[in-house]
Amino acid sequence: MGEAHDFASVPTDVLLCDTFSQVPEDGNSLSLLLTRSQLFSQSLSAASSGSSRTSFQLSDCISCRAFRGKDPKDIGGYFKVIFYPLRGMLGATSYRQRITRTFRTEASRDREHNFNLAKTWAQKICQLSYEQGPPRLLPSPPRFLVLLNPRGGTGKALTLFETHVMPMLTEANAHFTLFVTERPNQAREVVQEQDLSTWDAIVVMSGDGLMFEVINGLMERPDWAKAIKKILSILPGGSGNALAASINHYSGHQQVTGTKLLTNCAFILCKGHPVPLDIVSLTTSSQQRIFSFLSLAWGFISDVDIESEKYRFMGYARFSIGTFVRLTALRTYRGRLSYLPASSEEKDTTCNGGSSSSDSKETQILVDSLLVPLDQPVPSHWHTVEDQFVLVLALYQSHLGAEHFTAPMIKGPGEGNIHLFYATSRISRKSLIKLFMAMEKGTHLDQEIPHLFHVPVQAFRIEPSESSGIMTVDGEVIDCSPIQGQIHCGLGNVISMGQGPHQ
Ligand SMILES: Nc1ncnc2c1ncn2[C@@H]1O[C@H](COP(=O)(O)OP(=O)(O)OP(=O)(O)O)[C@@H](O)[C@H]1O
Repeated sequence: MGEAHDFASVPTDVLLCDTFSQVPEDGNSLSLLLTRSQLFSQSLSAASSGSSRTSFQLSDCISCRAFRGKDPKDIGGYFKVIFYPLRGMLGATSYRQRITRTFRTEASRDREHNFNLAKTWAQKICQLSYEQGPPRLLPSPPRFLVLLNPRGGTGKALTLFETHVMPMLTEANAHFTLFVTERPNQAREVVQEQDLSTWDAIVVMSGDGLMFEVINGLMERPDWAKAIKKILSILPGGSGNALAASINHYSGHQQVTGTKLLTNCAFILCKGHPVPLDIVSLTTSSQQRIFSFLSLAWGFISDVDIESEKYRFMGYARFSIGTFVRLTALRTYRGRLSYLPASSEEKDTTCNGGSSSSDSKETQILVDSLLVPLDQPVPSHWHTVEDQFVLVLALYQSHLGAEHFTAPMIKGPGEGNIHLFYATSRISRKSLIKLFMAMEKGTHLDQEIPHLFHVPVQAFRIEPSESSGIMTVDGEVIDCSPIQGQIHCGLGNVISMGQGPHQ
């Protein structure tokens, strides 16, 4: 919580201390006290009890500015500070909520003196707020290109941007250009063609599909090795919102959905810093190269994702309906799954920004050092399972959707592992129900579900026996045919909180 600490805990590193009053309140005098990490206020009124003592964490502050009173006769100097502390009713889930405080000083009879005092406070609060946590590595003010899909989720992304995100970005003094997409693949073309140096970060307000376009657009550029380092950020405006839910989780927030998730993610955009993002490079039997930041699914999960499109108007509930429908008519898929375990000595040589092309020329492609061509057998030290599968899922972020905490072992977006989950046809419906119910809280792996397997891997290959099933990459449908992929640890950058910045 950002408020209501006891003054007994006031530290000794006081940087500023002055008398103000809070407006619009009763006008009683307050003692304001600023330390490196907190703003304290205490009423100076004799009648006040201990409960009037409050403190705010500067790590929760997104904006502070000084101003003069509107009335020229008003000699007061003012500053307004905006915080987004984590708040929640007793026992309820906490999430970021806006709190503003405006303070007035009349320390002198001179209007300019009072304004300058307020300005000193505002500047110091801004500076200290910026310095909280790891270095931001984004210039101040930052310049964002916001790509927004108005058709994502239930189609409210533009309204939500205007009501929930724009005010926060404006208050945080972030500069942004809003680009509303008009058709599929437009975001992909925009990031392929634009001079990326115009922006400090590309912000995607949509579901995972638009981020998929952006990452693939960046990788299709002749200068892909530099372009993929462009800082990315996600704001949930789709139905699944898996990356947004994962970033929310890595940033230390509780699992929330809807506008609560959006506010948390907008706060992360304002206050976070770039951290490494793993990218999985996939190659299909038709030699198509696909770049993925989230997942590859075959079987139950991709069936639910795509077949529930018709319930899109329901928002996230579409996945529960889709799961129920598919459970009643369970399908199985024959095929071969091969993988290189993460425990193997063999590692991706490109990890964390190492040389990723076959030579230093920009035109070279990203080399998948762990893979052999798809028409050749996998290396002998790989593991292979040939079976009838209900589901195969390769996941590299903690959440498969806003309420699907599928890989709780993942603590950050650039850990360098693919988490392979698969269930064979021997899994019962009861176990599948248990699996999907426990997944909401991420407790499914504690339950020893028979015929469900989890292996951390570096690379994998899936060879379906038939082409009739549905395969998805980051929620987007691809041909159901042999495919293989390997992780490129920390190839991209995404804004998050709670971890050290990308070196
Ligand atoms: N203006 C537009 N009209 C129609 N489709 C669009 C438009 N802009 C982008 N798209 C496409 O919409 C698809 C779905 O977008 P997105 O994945 O972002 O939302 P979603 O499917 O609701 O969310 P999630 O993937 O999280 O479930 C993407 O494949 C994208 O290419």
